[in-house]
Amino acid sequence: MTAATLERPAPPAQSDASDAPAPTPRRNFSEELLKVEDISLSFGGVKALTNISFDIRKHEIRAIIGPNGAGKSSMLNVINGFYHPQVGCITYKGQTRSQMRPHEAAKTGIARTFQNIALFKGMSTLDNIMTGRLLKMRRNFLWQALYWGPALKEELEHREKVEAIIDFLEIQAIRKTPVGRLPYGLQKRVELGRALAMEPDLLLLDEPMAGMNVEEKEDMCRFILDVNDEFGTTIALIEHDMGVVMDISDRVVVLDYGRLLADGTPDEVRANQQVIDAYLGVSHD
Ligand SMILES: Nc1ncnc2c1ncn2[C@@H]1O[C@H](COP(=O)(O)OP(=O)(O)OP(=O)(O)O)[C@@H](O)[C@H]1O
Repeated sequence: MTAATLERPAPPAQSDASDAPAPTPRRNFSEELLKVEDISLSFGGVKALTNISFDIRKHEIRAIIGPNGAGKSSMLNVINGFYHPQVGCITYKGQTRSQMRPHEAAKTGIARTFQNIALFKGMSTLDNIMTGRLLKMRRNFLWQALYWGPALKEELEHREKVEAIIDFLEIQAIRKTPVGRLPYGLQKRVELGRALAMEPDLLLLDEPMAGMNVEEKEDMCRFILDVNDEFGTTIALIEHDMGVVMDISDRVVVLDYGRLLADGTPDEVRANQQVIDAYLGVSHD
C-alpha cells in the first residue's frame, strides 16, 4: 500500500431516484467538537493569525495546510492553550472560552504531538508513553506511599493501557529502548503513543510525517487512520505532504499569511484556484 493509494472508506450507498453520479466517497459528520471563531493572534508586529474561523467535527480527520509561516502551528497552539489569542473565542465540547489553558485542554481530552519531537530521550519507549498517563493518575505520591496495595493496582491498570498502545503501534521490540537511540520515524511513533496514552477525544498532530521516508509515512498514515477508526478519535493534523493530506483527510482548512484561504473537502480545496496559486504549486522541499 502506498500513501498515494490510501482512501477513506466510502459511506453506505444512498438510494436516490436520480441517475446523478454518486457523491465523492467521503464520510459525513455533523456533530461539532470544536469551533474557533474570529481568532486573531499577533506577536508584536507579526500577525500570525487574522480572523480565523472554522470547526472540527466529532470523529473526522481535519487537515490544516498552508505554506511555511502561514500560521498552522500557531493555530494548534491556540487550540491547546499554548498561545492565547488577542481576539476571538474557542468552543470545545459546548463550552466557549476566549482562550484555552494547557492543563484545561489536556484534562478535557486534547492531546498534542509536536513538529520537533518532544520526548524524554534518555527514557525508554515504555516510560515515555507512561508519562502520557500522568493526568489519568488518581492518587499523588504520598497516597501511593501510604496505600501501597491500591496504588499497585492503579499502576497495573496504567501499565495495561500502555502495553495495549505498544501492541497497537507495533513497537513491542523497542519497549525498553531509550528513545534517543531510535530512528526518527520510530520516535515519531512513540510520541504518537504518548499522546494516545492520554485517551484523547481530539488529537492534534503537528507534521506527523515530517522527515520520514516513504515506508515510515505509509505506516504513520495507517496508524492515524486506525486511531480514527478504532478509537473514534477526532484528529486535526498539519501536514506538508499533499498526497497524504488529500488521501486521509475528510476536510481541509487552508491558511496563508495567517488568513483563512479555503475550507472544504479535499476535492474542493484541490480545485480552488487561490489554493493552487498560494500553495499547491509551491515546493516545500
Ligand atoms: N512564539 C512566537 N514568537 C514570535 N513569532 C512567532 C511565534 N510563533 C509563531 N510566530 C510567527 O507567526 C507566524 C506563523 O508561524 P507558524 O509557526 O504558526 O507558521 P506555520 O504555518 O506553522 O509554519 P511552518 O510550516 O514553517 O511550520 C510566523 O511569521 C512566525 O514567525
